[in-house]
Amino acid sequence: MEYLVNAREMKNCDKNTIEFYKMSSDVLMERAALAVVKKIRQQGYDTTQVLVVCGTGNNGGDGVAVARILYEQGVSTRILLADASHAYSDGMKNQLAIAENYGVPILTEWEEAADTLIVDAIFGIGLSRQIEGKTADLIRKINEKNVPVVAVDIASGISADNGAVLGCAVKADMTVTFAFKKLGQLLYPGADYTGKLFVCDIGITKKSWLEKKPSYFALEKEDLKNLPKRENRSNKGSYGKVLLIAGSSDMGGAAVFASAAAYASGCGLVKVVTAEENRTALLTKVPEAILSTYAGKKLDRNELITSVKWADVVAIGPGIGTDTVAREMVKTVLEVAAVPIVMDADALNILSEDINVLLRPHTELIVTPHPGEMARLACASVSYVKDNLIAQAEEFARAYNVICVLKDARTVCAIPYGKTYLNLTGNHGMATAGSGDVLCGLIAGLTAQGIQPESAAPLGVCIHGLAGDIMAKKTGYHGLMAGDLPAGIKKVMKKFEI
Ligand SMILES: NC(=O)C1=CN([C@@H]2O[C@H](COP(=O)(O)OP(=O)(O)OC[C@H]3O[C@@H](n4cnc5c(N)ncnc54)[C@H](O)[C@@H]3O)[C@@H](O)[C@H]2O)[C@H](O)CC1
Ligand SMILES: [K+]
Repeated sequence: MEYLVNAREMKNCDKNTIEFYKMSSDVLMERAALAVVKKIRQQGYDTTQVLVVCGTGNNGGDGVAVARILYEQGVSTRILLADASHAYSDGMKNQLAIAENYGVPILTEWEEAADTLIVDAIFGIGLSRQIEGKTADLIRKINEKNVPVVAVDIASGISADNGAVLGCAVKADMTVTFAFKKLGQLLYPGADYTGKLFVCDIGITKKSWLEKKPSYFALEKEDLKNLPKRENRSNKGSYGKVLLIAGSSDMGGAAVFASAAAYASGCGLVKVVTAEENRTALLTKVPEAILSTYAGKKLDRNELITSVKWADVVAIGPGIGTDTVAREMVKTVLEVAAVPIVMDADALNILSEDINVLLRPHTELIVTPHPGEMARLACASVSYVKDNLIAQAEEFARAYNVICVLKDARTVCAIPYGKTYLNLTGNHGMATAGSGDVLCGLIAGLTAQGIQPESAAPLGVCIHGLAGDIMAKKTGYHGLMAGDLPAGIKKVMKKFEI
């Protein structure tokens, strides 16, 4: 698993590396600068004439070192001091003295010139407030020049914690960050200012955490090797039983997408409770689905309870609507289920009308809201939720002891008082009707096969995104539809199964 950090955690790792391991800050700075220069060369940027714009702190110090290294390699390089009035950090002072000794040209005012590359070393993880005045003007000038920009550590103006733009921000073509990806480079809008993101080892390693533990993670390819194992001597019952309550008279596709996804994940049996009209659609598209008594106008409560007790996991919500039958089903499942529940879509809208039901003891629950559903569940505004995905997911997870999968361009998966995952797979082509139904069925299918809910949720989100990435290569982003995703899931499972 890849560690992701906020500014405070990164500063702590910096500090431990310097104070505990006695690695000098100047060495780290030199290695950071060498890493930036190496990546500039590797990526083939035109270094005919380079302008390095430096702030007053150690990010600026990195930049001055980059300029001096390029200058000594024979590159026409100039340093522009973004704000010559402030006191410089020690690292910046040391690098400036070295650069002056080598004769690197240093400017204090912007000048129009035929630069072919700009290096942004104005602010790093030390950015702490809105950018205003001269520095804001300078950032606007950088963005207005039609010249590639390489950001040192993080695009200046982006909050490392949540990707917010603090007044204004440099639009980077590439970011060379050190040690660990910053949350703000992955969340939006920060991700839009980051460009191609490369993580470079400059000597700040996982050991720099000392006794502290990371809070934020992204799954990597080796984490996908933890797929459910399959034995020769097995039968369909060995791979889990999903009870899927989905689909109503006017939302038929949900049951098809969710059950197809559950089967594609490798689970053994999917019993579907759905509205009468969907039977034909479902049986043609997913003939393997077992159709239980449909929850039409009359709810056969005993039949539903029997099915809940049959299941290894219950998935409820996609397309069930919010009529009295749907409410009855949500209430019954929450009362009766002793197995994990995956709750999505309309089930969440029903839940939001009496959220306190989750304050009573309940079985393991994975909720998979999009920002609108999260806003209703948390009585917050959608814009607040979208701007605070991590905080909101963690807060809800802890308040109600649920695993919260908050779906957005960057899906966050918060385990109550445990890890928080940011998903780095998927694409905007997946922003299409039914994509959430597929995720619900996929997570249920993985859980039914014995993967613990707190692992099945982030794993399902990761596989869902990979499936979308694989299928978008065939269909294009515009053409990608939810119905394409189960085939993508099969390809992902095939690729990583042992
Ligand atoms: N610590 C190390 O050994 C290493 C650090 N690396 C690089 O250092 C930066 C972090 O440097 P820091 O000095 O903490 O802060 P910044 O350079 O990011 O910020 C400069 C300075 O700016 C002031 N400031 C904050 N917000 C504003 C604002 N809106 N307007 C004006 N001024 C502002 C604040 O006082 C800051 O101190 C890190 O990103 C790395 O690039 C090395 O790479 C590794 C070793
Ligand atoms: K920067």
